[in-house]
Amino acid sequence: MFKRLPGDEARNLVSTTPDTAVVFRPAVVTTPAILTIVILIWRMLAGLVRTAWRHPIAATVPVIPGAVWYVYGWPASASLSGTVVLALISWAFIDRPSFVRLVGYRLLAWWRFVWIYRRHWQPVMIVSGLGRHLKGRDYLPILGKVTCTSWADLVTVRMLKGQAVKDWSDRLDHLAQGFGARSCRVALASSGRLILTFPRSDPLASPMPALPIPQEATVGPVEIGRSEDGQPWRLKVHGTHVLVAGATGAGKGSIIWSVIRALLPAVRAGLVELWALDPKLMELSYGRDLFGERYAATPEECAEALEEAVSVMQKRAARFAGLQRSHVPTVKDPFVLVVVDEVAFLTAYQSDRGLRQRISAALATLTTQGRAVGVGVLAALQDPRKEVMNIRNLFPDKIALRLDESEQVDMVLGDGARDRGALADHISPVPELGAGVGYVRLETSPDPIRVRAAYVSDADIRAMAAPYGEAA
Ligand SMILES: Nc1ncnc2c1ncn2[C@@H]1O[C@H](COP(=O)(O)OP(=O)(O)OP(=O)(O)O)[C@@H](O)[C@H]1O
Repeated sequence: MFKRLPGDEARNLVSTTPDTAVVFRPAVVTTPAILTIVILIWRMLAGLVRTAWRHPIAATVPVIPGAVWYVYGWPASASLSGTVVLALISWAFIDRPSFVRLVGYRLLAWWRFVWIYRRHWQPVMIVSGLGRHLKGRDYLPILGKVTCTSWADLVTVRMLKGQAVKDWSDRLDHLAQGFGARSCRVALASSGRLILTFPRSDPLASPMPALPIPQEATVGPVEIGRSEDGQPWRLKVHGTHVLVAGATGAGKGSIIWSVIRALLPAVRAGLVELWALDPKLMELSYGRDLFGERYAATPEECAEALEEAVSVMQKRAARFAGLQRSHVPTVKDPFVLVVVDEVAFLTAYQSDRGLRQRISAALATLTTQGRAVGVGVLAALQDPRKEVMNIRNLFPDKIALRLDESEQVDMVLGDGARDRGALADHISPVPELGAGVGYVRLETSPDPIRVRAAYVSDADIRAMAAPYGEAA
């Protein structure tokens, strides 16, 4: 590889290209030791200042006892440290939530910043391809603040110039594995800045029993389960349309029944009318008494019910024209929620072409014009392909429960949802672990939220419907 020159040692020569005639002798400049020491001291000082700036509280913790020791001696320093530790322990016992919020999560965030993220940052970035090692230098995205919440670490990152969010969303698995998390999600915080979410625990791991029926008559947003951050999951049903997609056994029924349960007081008060379309004759037939006359099962009945809903909608629109632009539920003009279980039975698997067209036209009319006049659609389906449900984009809010294929996630939640962490195809098919778990993408936010619906059992449904059966 090296050209041997007369009188020269080949090991001292460097050739840039094998077999080239161009060779050169590397110039070796010896750095004076003092310069190396000055650079090292400078880097250490800069590191200390940076740490003190980023973590002022953590930096004062060793400084204050050290200063007291220096001025008053070690007994004073030890008793000060002991008093502080005792005070913190008492605080943790007396008011745990405030201690955890103000001290616990901050300490945890600092620890995880140092031990997990900073320690592994360079190798994970280089191996995953998000950082570059060029000409002996590392070009790495900058690790920013780490914040701990009850269930996850939120890591702020400044991307390298020229990187895109897609570069990160393509490497979610690398990031999760690299930092020892179960999964990772990415969201754009501001230009060039990302927030990576690494869950530490899963508040949705165990099923939730049906929520208590609310005291107040309300049309929503109705509480139907829990979100990943442990907060109640409230779903807007009035003023929108909701599409729920999930494979068989994914728990679509738990969303439908949780919504109905939360609306019951408003139904009793006459502010909400529930219209049920149950072409599978399974899910909604359980609580049939709740719907009274507004229950349809055969395709003909379903087509008629939908056309009637369209007519209610059009009459209202004619009355409201020029007077009001949004609907306020009243006994005269209640919110009409058309609940359709397995909508594909009506739109795709229906052999009668005429009926299919009538149903599709009515559904499209309701979903395009209904929400302003208080007519909403809550539809569930198993197969989200366009051939099966060509009006899925007319539903502003969508929920993806467990799906069979990864491509189906974007079909339901819209482009890029899976890249942003909506791994609906990874939800467990074991009912205890995965039924009712899903991702929601609301009209107002591109970031999917992981949620779990409460499970409304058959006994709960019977108890909900019983008073209506007796009254009939
Ligand atoms: N939210 C939930 N939490 C825990 N388990 C649930 C939940 N929802 C449903 N399950 C369990 O999963 C099973 C299947 O649920 P469900 O019938 O609602 O699914 P589905 O999506 O409606 O299925 P299909 O499309 O076949 O009707 C239920 O029998 C129940 O045991």
